[in-house]
Amino acid sequence: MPRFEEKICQRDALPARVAALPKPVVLTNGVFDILHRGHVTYLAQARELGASLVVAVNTDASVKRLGKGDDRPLNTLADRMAVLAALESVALVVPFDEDTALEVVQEARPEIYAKGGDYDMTAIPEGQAVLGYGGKAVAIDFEHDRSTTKLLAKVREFSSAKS
Ligand SMILES: Nc1ncnc2c1ncn2[C@@H]1O[C@H](COP(=O)(O)OP(=O)(O)OP(=O)(O)O)[C@@H](O)[C@H]1O
Ligand SMILES: O=P(O)(O)O[C@@H]1O[C@H]([C@H](O)CO)[C@@H](O)[C@H](O)[C@@H]1O
Repeated sequence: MPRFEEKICQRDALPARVAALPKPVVLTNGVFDILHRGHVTYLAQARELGASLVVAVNTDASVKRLGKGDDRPLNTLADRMAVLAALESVALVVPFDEDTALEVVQEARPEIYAKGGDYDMTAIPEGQAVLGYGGKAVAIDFEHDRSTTKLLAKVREFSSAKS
């Protein structure tokens, strides 16, 4: 197993693994299906808000419930977590099967919660929880107009033009 996979953490080990990280800890969550420049820029900026970045990743079943499409996720949870764990900006990766990352936030109690600028921090449960115990919730502006959905649309357009 490559060393970066040691950054992948079982859910029940999360509090202990977070306690061992340099502080302040930043936590974010998401699907991260096809990793793109928007994601890696956003993760690097999230890491810069503190000393360690924890990424909570939706399980395949919880992605299905988000309604992004019947064929999503394209990459399995194990693959999405391994790719994220290989990034320099990321200290720890943990899966979550709930509809939101609220419980992960409550278990990890990060000093900072970060999410892309497409979310209103005061409207989402994760942001509300961190603000509720005196932490910070930061929305990071989109720097690159990229998304997994747009990449997939391009691939589909290309393959239908070829057929
Ligand atoms: N271009 C981008 N710039 C900055 N942050 C982004 C960008 N795209 C996604 N993010 C952030 O990365 C996290 C994971 O995003 P997500 O997996 O939904 O990406 P996506 O590519 O937009 O996916 P999809 O097209 O499937 O919705 C979220 O917090 C989101 O706000
Ligand atoms: O990658 P996405 O679709 O941005 O990730 C979702 O974020 C939601 C957000 O935290 C608001 O609660 C979360 O609920 C959902 O499970 C995905 O992680």
